[in-house]
Amino acid sequence: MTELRLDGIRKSYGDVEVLKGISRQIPNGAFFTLLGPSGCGKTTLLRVVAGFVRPTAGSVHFASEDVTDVAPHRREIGMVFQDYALFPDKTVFENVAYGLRARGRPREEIKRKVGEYLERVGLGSLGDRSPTALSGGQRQRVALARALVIGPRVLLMDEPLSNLDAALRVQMRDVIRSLQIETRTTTIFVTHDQEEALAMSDQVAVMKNGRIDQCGAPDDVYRNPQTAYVAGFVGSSNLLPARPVGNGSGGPDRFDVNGTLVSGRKMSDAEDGRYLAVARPENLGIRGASGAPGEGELAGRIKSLQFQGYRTSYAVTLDGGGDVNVETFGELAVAPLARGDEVIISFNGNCLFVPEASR
Ligand SMILES: Nc1ncnc2c1ncn2[C@@H]1O[C@H](COP(=O)(O)OP(=O)(O)OP(=O)(O)O)[C@@H](O)[C@H]1O
Repeated sequence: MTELRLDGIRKSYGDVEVLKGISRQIPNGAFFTLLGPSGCGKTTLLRVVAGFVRPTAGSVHFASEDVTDVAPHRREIGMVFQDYALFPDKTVFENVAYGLRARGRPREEIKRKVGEYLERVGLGSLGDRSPTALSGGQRQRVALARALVIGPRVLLMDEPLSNLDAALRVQMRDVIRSLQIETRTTTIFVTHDQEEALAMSDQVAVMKNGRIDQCGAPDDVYRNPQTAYVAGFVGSSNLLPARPVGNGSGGPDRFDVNGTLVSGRKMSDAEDGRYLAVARPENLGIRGASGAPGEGELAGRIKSLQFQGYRTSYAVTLDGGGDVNVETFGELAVAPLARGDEVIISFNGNCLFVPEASR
């Protein structure tokens, strides 16, 4: 359990700067996720924390210790990789025992701890197996036990679920998170999967081109995206051009969206006056068209729909141009709407407005 501090981390390869000044404090025991598309610098930042990459500038602290110049094997970290990185010629038991043996721990302690951690990851009876005789999910459990058994100061995980099939990925989220909470290990988790990030983390840092664009608790990042980039990357969003029309007398911010007046919250000021309205599919209303659309409403036609029991997803082409996605749930999901129907979309007053340039 260690607080982790990154101060002004920069990394360049030749004249390409891939980390552009990252500062962040990660509290003791937190599950901190680096989320972003391929190439934004997540793995590089993780490798800086591990000590495999030396930053061009900045420092890394584990608690009060500056570890920037400390070799990886002296940082007391546990690592889990996408490809498991197990020793194929050692048994499951010996894989997990590796770090304890390297530290010269007594035989009895090794036996007890390895047994305990194999139980914790649900592999109590498989100690004698070869990792080559395990499924992907089981291998990743071994890797997790191996990383945690040494009681690392920090656990670093680089896309650990990417090689698993969809159902197993969801199941392994729980295995990892439960164990992380039990052991209260400060963790940095790298993923490009926003669902995974939202489901597992205490804090999510959304990265863009070597910078953290926004960082916060999952529900905060989801509900209050500060930029169009975050709104588009975390969850799905409809992004529509919006023109500010003032906020009356201190009421909600109001914007013109496709010719209708939509109220909501402006997240930050656009220097060039250009904005995008951000509307989550579940925040839009949809009903069969009867009469002209009123304030905060737009007319359109259902281009396609997918009924999924508890939820129905609609793609609607707006009369004024552009498509929006709308989702309805529960009883509403069974609304009698069909492909080709004319509909009215309503913004329900909970739109966000972000600068267009923050895409
Ligand atoms: N050793 C290296 N030499 C030169 N460029 C590198 C090196 N390592 C990484 N890069 C570059 O740095 C950028 C960030 O890479 P990084 O692997 O950190 O991204 P990422 O967000 O983890 O992406 P992915 O999800 O694809 O792994 C990329 O443009 C990559 O090509």
